[in-house]
Amino acid sequence: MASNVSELTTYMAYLEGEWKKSSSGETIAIQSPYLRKTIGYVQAVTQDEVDSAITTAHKAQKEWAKLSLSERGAYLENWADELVKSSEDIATAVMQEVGKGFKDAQKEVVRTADLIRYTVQEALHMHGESLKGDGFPGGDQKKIGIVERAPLGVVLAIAPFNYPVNLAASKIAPALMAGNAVLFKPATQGSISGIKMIEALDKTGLPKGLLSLTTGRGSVIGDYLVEHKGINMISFTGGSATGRHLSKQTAMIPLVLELGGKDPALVSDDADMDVAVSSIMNGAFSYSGQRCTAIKRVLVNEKVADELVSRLKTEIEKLTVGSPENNSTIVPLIDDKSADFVQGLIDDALAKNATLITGNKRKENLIYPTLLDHVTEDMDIAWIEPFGPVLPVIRVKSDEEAIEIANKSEFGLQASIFSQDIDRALAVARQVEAGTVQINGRTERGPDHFPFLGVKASGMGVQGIHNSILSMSRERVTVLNLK
Ligand SMILES: NC(=O)C1=CN([C@@H]2O[C@H](COP(=O)(O)OP(=O)(O)OC[C@H]3O[C@@H](n4cnc5c(N)ncnc54)[C@H](OP(=O)(O)O)[C@@H]3O)[C@@H](O)[C@H]2O)C=CC1
Ligand SMILES: O=C(O)[C@H](O)COP(=O)(O)O
Repeated sequence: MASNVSELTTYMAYLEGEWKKSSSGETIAIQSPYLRKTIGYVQAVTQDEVDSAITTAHKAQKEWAKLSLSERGAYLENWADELVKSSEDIATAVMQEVGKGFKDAQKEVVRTADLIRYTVQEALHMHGESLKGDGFPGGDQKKIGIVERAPLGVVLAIAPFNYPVNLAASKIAPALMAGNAVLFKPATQGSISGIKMIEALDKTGLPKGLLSLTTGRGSVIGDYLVEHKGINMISFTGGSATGRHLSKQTAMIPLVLELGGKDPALVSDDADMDVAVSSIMNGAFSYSGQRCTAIKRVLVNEKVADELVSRLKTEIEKLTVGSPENNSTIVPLIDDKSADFVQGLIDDALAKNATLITGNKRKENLIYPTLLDHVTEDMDIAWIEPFGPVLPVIRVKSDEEAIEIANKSEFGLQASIFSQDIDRALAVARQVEAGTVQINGRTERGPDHFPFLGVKASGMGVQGIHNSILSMSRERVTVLNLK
């Protein structure tokens, strides 16, 4: 299989350990968001192919689970090495396919190799426990409970477009280390990157059939995958609407959902402005705001609002705008529909009298970084996740008001609090409804061994390396009843 996305390639699906054309005879054209042309084709896999991949995965899983942890780990260590060896090629695919700056795409690949290696080490060092029967009233010393972790079977890993390598591997690696087989459904826009990542895994000689990669539009094969009786656990990262849909489709299947966010930055009147400005800039605008953990609203105390807005304006106007090939911070959004959506939010805010500080300029799907001040609660941008480079500023009178508006959101992924008074910051942090609160730093998922979770519409269950291994395995309890 050719591996240079600059040649127009039809990529194969990875089914039961073989690179195959789908029997559907159909392919999906992948458009580059900034080259604005087709860069390759991927297979539209059929339901029969899904059935067959899942049947084979169950057989392969039984053998895989018999391997020792270090034997499983050796495959994954090799995978990490292969990813690093191919990092330039994979990063080029990520750049061309999802429009991420080349350097950031390379960082994503290297971060993924680190994540895989850490996952191996974590799995090697996770221990079960033994329980004494006489620890409970009336219990007997001769009863000993042994608690081990057992795999679940076949894990369905569904990834979004924005971190097509890292957010896929953060599901695949723990699933494999826990002794499971995997069915991997990449985001359609992200499939070429996903395929290249699996090419690297295939090079390790992974047992055939243990992992299959089923490309195809979520709207076409998504429900079939999710409702399949052969799937034993689903790990999904993507939008809240899709996640909500999935949670309705599944029943009695363990499900981890990492969904959208509307992460607020709460800037108090005693904030270190240098820290607040640099964290908000980086948090809100890197990769054009196409991060679930991007800062998506600022709730600033009115005493320092003028200074913050003026400093943000200065920094925004310095941002590089253009092509991911030049490592611009602001790059074209994933597609025209997304850019129309972001523009709609800007237009709505301006129609309702938000103050445009800078931005509101557009070339096709390239939206220039936009700062809106005096945003009020009747504006859609106050509540809706744009997934683009637009930052609304809401002025507040007190910490209490900031907390109240922060918590009115349906989302609860992360939040940032900026204050030089650690007692005050901690008091606010404990009242904000979010999976993680960052004090004096930007909202972000990494480092990848930290627990990562969203509350409310931002998710269900916990990721992060340790927690992903836990969610992809179950307790197996064996009780010894000695004579
Ligand atoms: N909390 C977190 O950890 C993260 C959350 N996100 C969120 O993801 C969103 C952006 O990613 P995006 O890719 O657009 O999200 P989507 O929800 O559109 O897609 C995510 C994945 O779900 C698939 N899918 C679509 N419909 C179905 C279905 N019915 N059944 C099963 N799978 C389906 C998609 O396939 P296809 O591409 O073929 O449609 C894709 O693989 C943002 O809201 C962002 O906040 C992103 C990263 C991290
Ligand atoms: O979309 C996402 O955004 C990622 O999970 C964010 O990862 P990061 O915060 O580490 O960039």
